[in-house]
Amino acid sequence: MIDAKDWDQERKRLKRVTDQLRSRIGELEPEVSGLHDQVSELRKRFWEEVTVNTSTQEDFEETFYSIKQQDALLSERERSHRQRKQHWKNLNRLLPSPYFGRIDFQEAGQSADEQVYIGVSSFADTDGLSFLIYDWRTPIASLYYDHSPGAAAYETPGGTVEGRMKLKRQYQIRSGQLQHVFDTSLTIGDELLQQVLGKGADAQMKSIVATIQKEQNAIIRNDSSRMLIVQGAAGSGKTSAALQRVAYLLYTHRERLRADQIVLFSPNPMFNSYVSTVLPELGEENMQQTTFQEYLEYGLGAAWRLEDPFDQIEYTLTAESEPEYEARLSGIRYKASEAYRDAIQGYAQWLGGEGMQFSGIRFRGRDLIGAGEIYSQFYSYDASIRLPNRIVLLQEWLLRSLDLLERKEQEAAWVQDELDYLDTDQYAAAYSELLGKYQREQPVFDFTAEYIEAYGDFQGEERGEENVFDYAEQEEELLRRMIVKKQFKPLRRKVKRLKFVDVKGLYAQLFGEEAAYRKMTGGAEAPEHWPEICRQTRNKLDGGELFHEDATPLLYLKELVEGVRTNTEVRHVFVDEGQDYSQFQYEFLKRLFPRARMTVLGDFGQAIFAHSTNLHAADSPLIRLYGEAETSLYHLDRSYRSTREIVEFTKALLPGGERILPFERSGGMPLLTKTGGGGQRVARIAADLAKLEAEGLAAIAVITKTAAESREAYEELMAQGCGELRLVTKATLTFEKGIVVIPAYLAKGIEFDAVLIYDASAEVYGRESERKLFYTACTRAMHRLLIYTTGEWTPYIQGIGPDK
Ligand SMILES: Nc1ncnc2c1ncn2[C@@H]1O[C@H](COP(=O)(O)OP(=O)(O)OP(=O)(O)O)[C@@H](O)[C@H]1O
Repeated sequence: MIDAKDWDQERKRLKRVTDQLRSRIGELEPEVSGLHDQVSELRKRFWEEVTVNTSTQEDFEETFYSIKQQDALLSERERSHRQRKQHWKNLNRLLPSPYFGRIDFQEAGQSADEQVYIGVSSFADTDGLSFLIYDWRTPIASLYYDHSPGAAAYETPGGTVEGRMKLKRQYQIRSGQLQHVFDTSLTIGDELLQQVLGKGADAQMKSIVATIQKEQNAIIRNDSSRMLIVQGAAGSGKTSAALQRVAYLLYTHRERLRADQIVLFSPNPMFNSYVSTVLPELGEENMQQTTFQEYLEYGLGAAWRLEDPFDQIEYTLTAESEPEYEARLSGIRYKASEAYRDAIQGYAQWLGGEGMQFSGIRFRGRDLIGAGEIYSQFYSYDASIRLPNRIVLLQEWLLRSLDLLERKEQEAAWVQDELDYLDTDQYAAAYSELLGKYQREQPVFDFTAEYIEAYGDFQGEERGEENVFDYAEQEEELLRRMIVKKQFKPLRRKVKRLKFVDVKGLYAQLFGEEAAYRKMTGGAEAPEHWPEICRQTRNKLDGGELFHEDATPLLYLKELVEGVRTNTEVRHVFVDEGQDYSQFQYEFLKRLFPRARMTVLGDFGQAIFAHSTNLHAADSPLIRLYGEAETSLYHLDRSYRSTREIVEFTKALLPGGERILPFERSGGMPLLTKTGGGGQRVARIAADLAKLEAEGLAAIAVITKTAAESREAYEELMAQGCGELRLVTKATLTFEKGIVVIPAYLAKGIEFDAVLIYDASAEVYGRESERKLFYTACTRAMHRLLIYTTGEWTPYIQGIGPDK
């Protein structure tokens, strides 16, 4: 704490700043609302102000420019309105707690110190020259995060600024009142951090700008790497760093970067809602959020039923006793591997010479253009032309062939039949449709002049009069064309959408004899259980379904053949829980967003999928993605989420002695409870839930291994009289406080005041492969961790905790 004189000065300064903020808000208020009225008024009068006259070329031009002028005026007013409104909002956001930090910095060569107060947004004095508050993202504010008092330096676009930091101070200000002031000589005040971390969980993540740690700041402000990888322990602030990084980027590149040019890939849809308030809290718009599954669904289209990653993990966790289990697991691992990626690339090369699969163009139950004919045409093109380019040539050829066939088809008997069945109304409708078409697309008909004349005669006359039927022949031809054209339209659409490429057949072809596989892929070795893998994969494909592990490789193959889709708008891609993505998926993201930088955050200790990627090992495929020179790798070892006791306990769950440091915050020891059978465990859990709630803990999770176990836990706890439970499933979209029952894999990335592990018996968590899932579950706890069993404890905790 500081002395009374300093306190008084700080209090007075706070009052001065708050008064200025208030008065600026007051000044802006009428302007902000006035501007809004002006803009809406202008919008309303938009067409009144422009004279629309298109009779002559001159009039037309005048109208055009008058519209343009009005439009520019409106845009300018709107832009200015947006900016002022944003400024006004920022000031309002500052008002309850204008700043959280201060540094006094004396730049080398200068005699005076500068007092730099830091808050969530900048605020300048009325003269506009001196800053009363600096935005936390300004270059000078990085001093606050990176240095203790003493020699210090910060980077600016113009170079490094060196000097001495004389003072570093932290504030807690609530509702405009100074509550605490701490001077600190260490990294950012443990006191403040202690207070922040000691609080209960929220239904939504909070911003951490007041207490960003030095190593987090480095991640947030890294502006040079193409690929930034963060391997961080559970609770070390990876997601937090990612979100503040988005805010930093949006601020630093505000002239060029929009929020919708940043995409965050999240582990599940509920996570989206969990993190959605951080950026608005910082005065920024949210970036785009999606899941990889959404991308796959978009890329593969509605033709497939895709298994999602959660069903896949449920299978790996529950189907151990099924006979095909080992083969499926081997398939999951193989299909996510670089070896398989290479095999698919080899396969695409082989397809350059033979083996393409096409679907014939079928019409009224017959092959209009057979698959064989398409195949021959495809391989008639020069073999040096890339596959996607040959597909384009083929597409053009097919469209031309359809033109010819369409003309021929007009003479077919079925067309005559359709004509005979057209009744009077249909004739009339067809007529006006034809006319409408003519007016829209002049080149469609080649004898339109006569047709228009015919139509002119037709108007006002009764059908059947002589002059109309002078054109009967032409009319019939037009109608024939129209009938056939209508029927050919879907064929054309299919060709345009490359539906003649039999992607399913192409993928299925891989899953046959081992020798054939080797030949087609240029020598790839088939994995263990290959025949069974083939059987399973083909079975699924036959039913129009795809295993989750097949979706990415299939899309990869499809794009090798048909050409790659890219999004050149996006500048930054963030991948949270990055260990859960396979090499394939990273390849995709790289190709899909060729102009984007990538930030991948993850924890190999929480790698719960069979296809997980190690983010940081020397041979990590992720480092190879853009190459070492363009990649920065960061480690976050300190865990902020959980108490020291919980961190010590969970750390011991991981083999290999990971380096995980607890933040010094104490709480109770994890509580391990062994009960007798016959419902005693559930009764005990119900009683503990009631106690925890009575203690005031607001976010509590009963974490299970699988969805089935969650349902069981939910029902049993309800039967015990726990009224306010919420069962979370993969379909749950929002995260809410209260007591939830949730499978471990859906609790990823989220935290709770208290976590109760529903069943930690050796029976449930017996396999080595599930150790990380158990670790993930336990590390969701901030303040309390309670673990239950009726039988023998899971081997992961034997020897760690007391057996109660
Ligand atoms: N510098 C910080 N100041 C205050 N709180 C922090 C800081 N860093 C992290 N935290 C808090 O620690 C908790 C964990 O952070 P976060 O969820 O970002 O970690 P994570 O590494 O993504 O965790 P996990 O991998 O387990 O999902 C959050 O409550 C976050 O607010």
